[in-house]
Amino acid sequence: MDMRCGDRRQDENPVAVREFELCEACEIVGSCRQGIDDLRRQADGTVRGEIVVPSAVAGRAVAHGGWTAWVFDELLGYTANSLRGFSVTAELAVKYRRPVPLGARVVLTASGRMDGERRRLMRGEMRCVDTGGLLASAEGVWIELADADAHYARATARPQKTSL
Ligand SMILES: CCCCCCCC(=O)SCCNC(=O)CCNC(=O)[C@H](O)C(C)(C)COP(=O)(O)OP(=O)(O)OC[C@H]1O[C@@H](n2cnc3c(N)ncnc32)[C@H](O)[C@@H]1OP(=O)(O)O
Repeated sequence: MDMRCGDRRQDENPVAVREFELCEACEIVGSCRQGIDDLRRQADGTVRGEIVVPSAVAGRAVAHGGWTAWVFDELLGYTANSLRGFSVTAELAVKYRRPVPLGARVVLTASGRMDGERRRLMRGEMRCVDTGGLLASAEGVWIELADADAHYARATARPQKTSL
């Protein structure tokens, strides 16, 4: 299969992702800072969105792997938090199948399920919009915070004698 993505540069005016709660910094600007747009839940329960790969994320001619991981962290995080209360990333594993072309529009899909009281098992894919070819996939674990206020208060407190 030809794995090239169409070179569709459509990065202007991304659609705000309002169907899902965004991370704090993205909520301030009103849309996903990575550029994930048109994120919607499908009839089968999966979540689908799209993103144009910004030229600024070039590693060497194609997208940097860290950018791809960040996109999955956002995508799976939005999806995990749509299942129930607020959760954070505990594990994220990315498989890089093909180089992700700069300027290409790619399709993102995500799904997940509860596993016990606080754990959500999440998975996602990034595919070419034109060919449907798989560029990358990810699996991760999100953990619901027992007390989000206490979690962030601890994390942002001035370091004293750490127990780590
Ligand atoms: C909508 C907005 C989306 C975006 C929001 C932003 C999200 C983020 O960027 S999060 C930032 C990156 N992530 C972090 O900073 C998390 C750092 N890690 C932590 O704070 C902790 O390790 C945390 C909260 C994940 C778990 O700590 P804690 O609550 O003490 O867990 P603990 O009580 O030991 O375990 C709770 C449950 O989770 C499970 N668990 C904990 N860690 C893991 C893991 N890595 N993998 C699998 N399961 C785990 C435990 O087994 C336990 O399960 P069970 O209840 O079935 O026994």
